[in-house]
Amino acid sequence: MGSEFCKRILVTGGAGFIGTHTVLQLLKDGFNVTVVDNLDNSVEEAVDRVRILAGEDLSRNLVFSIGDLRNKSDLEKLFSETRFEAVIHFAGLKAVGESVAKPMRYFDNNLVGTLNLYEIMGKYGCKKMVFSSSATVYGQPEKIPCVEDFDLKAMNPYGRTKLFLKR
Ligand SMILES: O=c1ccn([C@@H]2O[C@H](COP(=O)(O)OP(=O)(O)O[C@H]3O[C@H](CO)[C@H](O)[C@H](O)[C@H]3O)[C@@H](O)[C@H]2O)c(=O)[nH]1
Repeated sequence: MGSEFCKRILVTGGAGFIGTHTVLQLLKDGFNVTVVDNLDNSVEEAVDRVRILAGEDLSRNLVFSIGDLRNKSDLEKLFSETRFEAVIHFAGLKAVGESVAKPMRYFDNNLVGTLNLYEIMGKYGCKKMVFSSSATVYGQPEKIPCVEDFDLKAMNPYGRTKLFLKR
């Protein structure tokens, strides 16, 4: 598929664990992909490895941008320069224990970052988002596996950030 005709997807946190796998699959499926990641929990080499796995042709469709969703200017730059068909949103901190010790860090990264993202998406008319939530929104479920209609009762700051954003 010619890259000029492909839809471009913005993957936040695309240098992370689930993000890199998603980016590789998107490239294989013929999408153009822009990754934005602040490298808080990853390294640029992770994106380089995705390029190697995707191969020379497909990796031309991948753009990597170091950026932080808490800086609206980073988001403005991305959205003013490129039209995104959709956003897949993985950027966020995810350690339950750390979130209990440092709740403000989680509110800042996960909530402020995502609210900025929602605002800029609205401004630029980007209406599709896939949000990466967490099983922590179900607290301690009475049985597993969790299903989506279980009661929502997050029990720690990390889970609460995901629950707030889901709603
Ligand atoms: O403010 C931030 C915080 C983190 N990151 C980046 O986001 C990525 C997150 O990837 P991780 O490998 O840390 O996390 P996972 O892919 O394993 O986790 C994914 O699945 C989790 C399920 O609990 C959460 O939904 C989480 O947000 C989502 O990224 C990292 O590259 C990190 O550098 C940012 O860009 N901005």
